[in-house]
Amino acid sequence: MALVDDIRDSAAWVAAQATHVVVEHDAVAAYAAALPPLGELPGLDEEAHVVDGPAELRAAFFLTLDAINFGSGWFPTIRKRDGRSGYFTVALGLRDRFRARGAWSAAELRALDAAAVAEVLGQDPGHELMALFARSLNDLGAHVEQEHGGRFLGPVEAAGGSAVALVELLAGWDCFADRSPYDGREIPLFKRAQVAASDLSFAGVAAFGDLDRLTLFADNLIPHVLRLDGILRFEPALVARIEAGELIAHDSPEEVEMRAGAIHVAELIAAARPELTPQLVDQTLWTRGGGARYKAVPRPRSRSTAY
Ligand SMILES: Nc1nc2c(c(CN[C@H]3C=C[C@H](O)[C@@H]3O)cn2[C@@H]2O[C@H](COP(=O)(O)O)[C@@H](O)[C@H]2O)c(=O)[nH]1
Repeated sequence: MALVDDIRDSAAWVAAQATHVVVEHDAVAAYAAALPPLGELPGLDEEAHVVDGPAELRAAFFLTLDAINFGSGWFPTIRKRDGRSGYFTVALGLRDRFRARGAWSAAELRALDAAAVAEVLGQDPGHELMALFARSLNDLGAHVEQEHGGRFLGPVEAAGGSAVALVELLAGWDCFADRSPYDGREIPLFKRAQVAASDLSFAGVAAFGDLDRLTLFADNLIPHVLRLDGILRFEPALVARIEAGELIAHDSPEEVEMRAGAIHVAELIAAARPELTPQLVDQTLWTRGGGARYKAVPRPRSRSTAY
């Protein structure tokens, strides 16, 4: 079975027996119908990302960014840039580095340390997240150097026009690892490997014929959006912990149910609105999550390298 289908089936299996986070099935049809039409969906933020220049540079930017597109559990503790969110603080730091000095080469990535990453992102060198970012970038550099001759377009070309194949390739690298245990099974989620395929497509680096086979990218923000929108019901005790700012343990049943529930809801929406793929549902709901209504309520936070 293709990895993306394993993600989809596994998420449906979790959602079917979940007790902490339940899908409000009766509300999905109206919710799906009310999502904006295809022509009104948000695109890639062109200011925060490297969207011009050679394809090799854009490939390097998005693989580098998505190798560190995690840390939401630490975001309340990082120094935010101009009132931007944690994700955009990281993206803008990286964008500035690429504008000033180009990409890090694969060999440079392999040798980066936490202090060098912290400097580019405007953070304290001793922050725990900087060491995790450095480790992920070291692994990315090693794979690109050893398996693709130092070319960031290498993995894209190896995927041969298939987003599904690119996700499978990246999922085999430690820097994109994302599986969680649940009730005796290993649940593949692979949020960042799938975001990377999506971003490379939005940025025109790759032309994939099978983007419709990706699942939603399971982070902490979309479950929050779906909770406030009445599509995922969290048990009261979980809501209380989240709203008190308590960290929810990565790999706990509650956390896996939130992520799997969001993936499953996107499948239900895509079934009701066939022109909206799970990737586009993700883009719509993630962008919605930046709005004031969603920012006004504490979102779930877990400390992991997955998202
Ligand atoms: N499901 C999903 N989760 C995504 C993304 C992205 C960025 N992708 C954008 C980039 C180019 C395209 O325009 C994409 O829209 C980041 N995240 C996650 O959000 C979380 C919240 O972060 P914040 O609000 O800062 O605290 C954090 O865990 C982060 O890892 C996505 O696309 N989908």
